[in-house]
Amino acid sequence: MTGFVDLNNIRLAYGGGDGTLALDGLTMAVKKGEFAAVVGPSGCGKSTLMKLATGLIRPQAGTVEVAGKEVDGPVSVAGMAFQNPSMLPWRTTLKNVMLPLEIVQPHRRRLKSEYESYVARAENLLEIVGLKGFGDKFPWQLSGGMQQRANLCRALIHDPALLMLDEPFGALDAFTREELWQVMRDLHAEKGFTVILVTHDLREAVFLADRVFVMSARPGRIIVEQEVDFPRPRPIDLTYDGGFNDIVHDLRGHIAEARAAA
Ligand SMILES: Nc1ncnc2c1ncn2[C@@H]1O[C@H](COP(=O)(O)OP(=O)(O)OP(=O)(O)O)[C@@H](O)[C@H]1O
Repeated sequence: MTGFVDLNNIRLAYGGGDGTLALDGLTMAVKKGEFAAVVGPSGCGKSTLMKLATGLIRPQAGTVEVAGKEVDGPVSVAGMAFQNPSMLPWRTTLKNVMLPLEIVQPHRRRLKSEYESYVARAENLLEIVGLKGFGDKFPWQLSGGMQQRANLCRALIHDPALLMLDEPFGALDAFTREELWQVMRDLHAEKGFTVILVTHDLREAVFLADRVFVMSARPGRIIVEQEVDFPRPRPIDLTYDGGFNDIVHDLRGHIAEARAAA
C-alpha cells in the first residue's frame, strides 16, 4: 500500500479466536502529513485501531505498517495523547512535557549534554499552545484545558512523525474544546506531522481532518472515507457554514446506519 500508516485487512480478537472480535477486514491508509479522523459507533474498535497502529497490540491477521516498516512492537515515531492528560503531580509542567525525552532515543542519550536546547524546545511548544510562562507550575495548578495543552506538548516533544490522539478534547467544555481545536490546527500546520484522531465529535473531525474514516459497528472496519477539502487555515466560523454542516450531517447518517445494522 502507499500510506504513511497502512492497516491492511486487519482481524483482531481480544482473548484469542473465541474472544471478542473487535476488528475484522479493516483496511485504511493515511498519507504522510495527512490529518485523519476516525469516527464510529461506541465500542466499534477505534481505540483498538490506535493500539494496533502504535504497536501496543498485534493483529491475528493482516498487516500494520508505519513509515514503510511492518510494526512488530511499540512505534517510536509516534506521540500519543488521550482524554485524561495524566500528568505526574510531583513534576512541574515543563518537566512533565520533557518526560518522553528521558525515555525515547536518541533524545535520552542526548538529554544531559543538550539539556538547554531541549528546555528551549519544550518552552517553544508551551508558547505555541498558549502556556508561555506556565512551565514552572505544577499540573494541579492548571485548569483541565491547560493540562490538555501541556499534554499535547508532551506528545510532541520528541518531534514524532505520527501523532495519535484518542478523544483528547472529550472531557473539556465546548469553548475550551474549540480553542484546543485551533491549537491543534496550528500545531499541525507548523510541524507537518501525520495525525490520526479518534473522536465522537463529528464537528471536531470535520474541522480538523483532511479525511474522516467512518467505522462500522463491531467488528469494526472502514465503511466510508469522507474527504474534507476546505482550505487551510480554517477559521472556527467554518463550523457554522452550510457546507460544513452538510458533511457533519452525512457522517451522522452513516453512523446511524452502522448502529442500526449492528
Ligand atoms: N483488553 C480488552 N479485552 C477484551 N475486550 C476488549 C479489550 N479492549 C477492548 N475490548 C472490546 O473490544 C471492542 C472494541 O473496543 P474499543 O475500546 O477499541 O472500542 P471504541 O470504539 O474505542 O469504544 P468507545 O467508542 O466506547 O470509546 C469492545 O467491544 C470492547 O469491549
